[in-house]
Amino acid sequence: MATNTAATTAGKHQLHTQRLLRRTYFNRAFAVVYSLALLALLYRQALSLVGPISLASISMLIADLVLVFVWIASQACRMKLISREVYVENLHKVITSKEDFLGLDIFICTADPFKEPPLNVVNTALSVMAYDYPPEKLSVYVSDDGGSELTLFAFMEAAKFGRFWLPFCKRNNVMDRCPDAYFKLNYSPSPEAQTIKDMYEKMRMKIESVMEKGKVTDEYITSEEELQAFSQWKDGIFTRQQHPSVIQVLLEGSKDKDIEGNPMPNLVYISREKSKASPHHFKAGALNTLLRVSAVMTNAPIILTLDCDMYSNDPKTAQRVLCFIMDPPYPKLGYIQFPQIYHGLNKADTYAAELRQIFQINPMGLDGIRHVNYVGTGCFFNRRVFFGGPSSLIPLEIQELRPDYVVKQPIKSEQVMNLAHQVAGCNYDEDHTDWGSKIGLKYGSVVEDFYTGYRLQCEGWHSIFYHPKRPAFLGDVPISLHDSLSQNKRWAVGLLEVGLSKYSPVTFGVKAMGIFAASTYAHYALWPIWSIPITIYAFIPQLSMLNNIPVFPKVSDPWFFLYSFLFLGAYGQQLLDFILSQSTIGRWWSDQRFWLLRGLTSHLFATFEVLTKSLGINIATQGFNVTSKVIDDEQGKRYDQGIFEFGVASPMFVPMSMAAILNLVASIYGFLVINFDGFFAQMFLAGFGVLNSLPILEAMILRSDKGRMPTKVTIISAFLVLVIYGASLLVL
Ligand SMILES: O=c1ccn([C@@H]2O[C@H](COP(=O)(O)OP(=O)(O)O[C@H]3O[C@H](CO)[C@@H](O)[C@H](O)[C@H]3O)[C@@H](O)[C@H]2O)c(=O)[nH]1
Ligand SMILES: [Mn+2]
Repeated sequence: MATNTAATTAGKHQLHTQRLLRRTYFNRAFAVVYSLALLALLYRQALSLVGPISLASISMLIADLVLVFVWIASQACRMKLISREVYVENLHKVITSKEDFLGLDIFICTADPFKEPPLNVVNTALSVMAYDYPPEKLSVYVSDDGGSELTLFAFMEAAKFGRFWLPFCKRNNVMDRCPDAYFKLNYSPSPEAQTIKDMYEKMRMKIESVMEKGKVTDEYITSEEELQAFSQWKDGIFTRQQHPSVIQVLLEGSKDKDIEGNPMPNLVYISREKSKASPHHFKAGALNTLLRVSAVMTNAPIILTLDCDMYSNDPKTAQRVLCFIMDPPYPKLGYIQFPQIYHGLNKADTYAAELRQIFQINPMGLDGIRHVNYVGTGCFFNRRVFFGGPSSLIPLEIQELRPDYVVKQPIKSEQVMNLAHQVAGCNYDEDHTDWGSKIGLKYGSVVEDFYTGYRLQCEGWHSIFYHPKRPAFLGDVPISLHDSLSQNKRWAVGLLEVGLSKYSPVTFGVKAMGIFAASTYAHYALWPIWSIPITIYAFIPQLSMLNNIPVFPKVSDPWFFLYSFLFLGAYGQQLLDFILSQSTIGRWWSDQRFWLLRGLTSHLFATFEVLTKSLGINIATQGFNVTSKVIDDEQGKRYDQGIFEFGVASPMFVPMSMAAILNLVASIYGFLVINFDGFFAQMFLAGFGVLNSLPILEAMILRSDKGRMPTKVTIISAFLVLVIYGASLLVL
């Protein structure tokens, strides 16, 4: 990725360092002790197979086997945690002139103007257009899968505002270069800042009023070029699912200047061609279109992929990335992943949306083994990775798409524009079948990020994780339970699609990347199978207790100690991870609660959906349903107070509510009737279940606001609890 000379110069000036975290040693020692305990558990379970077998004991055995499997598979993430630092102040010693900066193409995806307000999308774009990076080397490509003139309008306005915003940020060394974040958080009202703010407000009002009208009316169109652009949205012909490709170059670096006369970065709006007859492969398809269009226009060697809801929070990020690229720690460095970090989380992170373990803690361990997974946004790629393994460049029919092709024509030239339209066509992928399989982002899973990263690693590319102190990017999270669970379900379906495909990490992955690295990918791809032990643990011990059947050792039995250790050990290690990564006990508690809730909702439904599909039964699947980023005021208020938002009568709420009711009944029964010695573990489990279910019980019984549990769900759940209790009398 780096030129040879630059790499040698970099040798003299340290650009980055890495350090092994001390907790690695603790993790290793703990893994040894915990494995021994798991062996003991398996031994005890084997012994129990000799005696009489019941449905309860078989279920508990299955639950424990799954838990043992996921525990083993997750260990590779914990064995070598590293953290990295960069010395961006040394970069100028290696890159001495503007020309030496590598080109950077930034891809931003948006898919629906009503779920992803265009004002937010342009904020994201402005935040990266204003990077401290030579604008001549910077291009921003926006993919609009919503095919919306509203989004294009917002970008036209942003291009105009950007001419003021970029020099303002650079001259005043503003840190928050996302205008919305700047004016909300940080803004020191100098007269200059006030003028810029007024301009921003004007732009906001224009964009919002166009949004309200639902179309761009003549009064907003100021030039012939704009008129021509919007004329592409002809009534009736142009729909979201069926339309020709639209490519608008809104800023052309070599011609357009900011108000101080400096060049602007390129800004290109693209809505790829859509047809109901050809699959569009969701975000992976969008990114592949951007890969091709950008190749034709600028073909920068570095690519940053960003979701429209994730803005830049640090103007030096691209330079920090260069520190790695100019002096790569490994020769086959394919990408540099930044963590997904969110703004607007409430204090306890009610829906555990932060996913600290997955986005911040595990990646340090994956970095230790060079196999960080790609999480869809905040990731800088070497363009070359999309065209085959490190030593096998896949031939392309169109020379202009090759990663080493040097663009000679200006962006707006007829030749470039024609080719750009051609490669943004909806049949392009199908006619050139390597796209999505060997070239570009991979098709076949709705978690195109996880799948693509995994396949790149199988091809031999390595990756690193970089978590700077000031977050490089900040994103949005869903703030209602249903949105959060739907998002989780989509991920779970996508992960299982990978886990059960012919490229499964369990089979293909082990061969391609070795068992150690493959186990981490298997652990993620099979993440939803957590629903099996969680569902069993939420129902079977409780139903057994109601039938006076013990399923765990007595308190006086030495095996009891083993169960306590396994439970406390796993929980304790998780808590320690949270504390050591500067989180809070409140967030840890939410995280463990949500872990359980996912098992009873999104993961359970996803497992069911994927399994029935693989058996050939096709129930309606949703594909990639985009998460809504629009916040309803009342909902927002409840979220800030940490109150769960149910509201809609989702089928996913049923198993969760059933577990809440059953655990409550079992706790009361246990408390009143049962002998302590024999049933302590079951009583404890039911009590723990109730503690975790408090927000659900409260929403069913005490609340009257709009976010309460719909009565229908409560009634169905209570009825089903009666049914399974009745069944338990017969089968347990
Ligand atoms: O057909 C589609 C669907 C989605 N998107 C874009 O994909 C991004 C992510 O969508 P979002 O609804 O925000 O999903 P999340 O679940 O928040 O996204 C996470 O999970 C996705 C995989 O499911 C990854 O692609 C994302 O990078 C990752 O942040 C957004 O910018 C969308 O505009 C498209 O461009 N085309
Ligand atoms: Mn998102």
